[in-house]
Amino acid sequence: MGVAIATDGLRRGYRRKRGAGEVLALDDFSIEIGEREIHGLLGPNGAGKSTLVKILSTVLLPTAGRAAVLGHDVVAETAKVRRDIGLVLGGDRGFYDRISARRNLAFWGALYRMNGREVRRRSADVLERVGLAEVADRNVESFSRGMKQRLHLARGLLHSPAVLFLDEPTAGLDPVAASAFRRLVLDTRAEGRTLLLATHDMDEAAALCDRVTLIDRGKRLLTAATAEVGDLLGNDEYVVFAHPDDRLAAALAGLPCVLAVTESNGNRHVHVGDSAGTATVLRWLLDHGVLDARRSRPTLEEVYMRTIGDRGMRV
Ligand SMILES: Nc1ncnc2c1ncn2[C@@H]1O[C@H](COP(=O)(O)OP(=O)(O)OP(=O)(O)O)[C@@H](O)[C@H]1O
Repeated sequence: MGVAIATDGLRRGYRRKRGAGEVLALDDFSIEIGEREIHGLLGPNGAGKSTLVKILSTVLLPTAGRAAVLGHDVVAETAKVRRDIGLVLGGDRGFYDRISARRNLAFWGALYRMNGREVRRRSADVLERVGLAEVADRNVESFSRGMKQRLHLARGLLHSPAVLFLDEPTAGLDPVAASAFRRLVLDTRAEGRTLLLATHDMDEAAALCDRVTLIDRGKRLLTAATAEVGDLLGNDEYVVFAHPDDRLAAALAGLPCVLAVTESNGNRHVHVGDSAGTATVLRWLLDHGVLDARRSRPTLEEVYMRTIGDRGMRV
């Protein structure tokens, strides 16, 4: 598998107002992302995710270092990079509300220098793919958030780019719309594209990404296969069970082998240091009538919380 995206020592500073120094949004950031990979970029607010996506999509210049997409330098070969990439942003940005979805795409097609016939053919194709064919002639202002997000994806795919950047694509979507959107994202990978997905949503990253990178204060903290990310926490194990009783969780937290008890999505996660601790906790839970407890490796969210810490709570 070839390399689709490569950065080497990438650095980007922003000058603060009134001569108060510089913010380093990216600091010696190096990474390689393979062709056909879905790569997740995770980090708290201000970590540098959007800055990286902007540099890779030729919207912003780096202060130092190099970045290339499909072997083309993002500074020296902007036109070639733009031909190969699509950008999918989240939120309401980026469309003319008072014209139809189809006319919005025609506008973008002209920016990509596609000819009229090609734009009509590709627009019909991508609108169909994202499930908007029947509403293609309605003004975008009448679209729900989920429909607008699918239109963002249609726009990103219009010129059939090999590499797609998605920046918070499901922010603000309800769970059904987000899940429909994720299925579309997986379809685009099945067509052979490479995807870089900046997100705050751990479940989304775990469900979609082959590998993930954690970034904080402009630095790359780790890159790992999503399925193996739990191994980064060494021998740590978790016992997971669903039980509403806070007193039971508090009693459990008092056991010497238990490091912490947290709650997520209605489940209790008991953090233990090793497999002996896991056995003790499973026995204790059985004795207290909890039958659904199971052993688990640290999840992506737990690795994120342990690596980035409390600041990650503010995402
Ligand atoms: N135009 C700008 N001028 C000055 N500082 C900026 C500018 N854009 C970004 N920054 C700063 O650079 C750092 C990285 O910002 P960036 O938007 O890349 O982070 P992010 O990880 O995308 O955050 P979020 O999750 O909130 O979108 C932050 O400290 C931010 O305040």
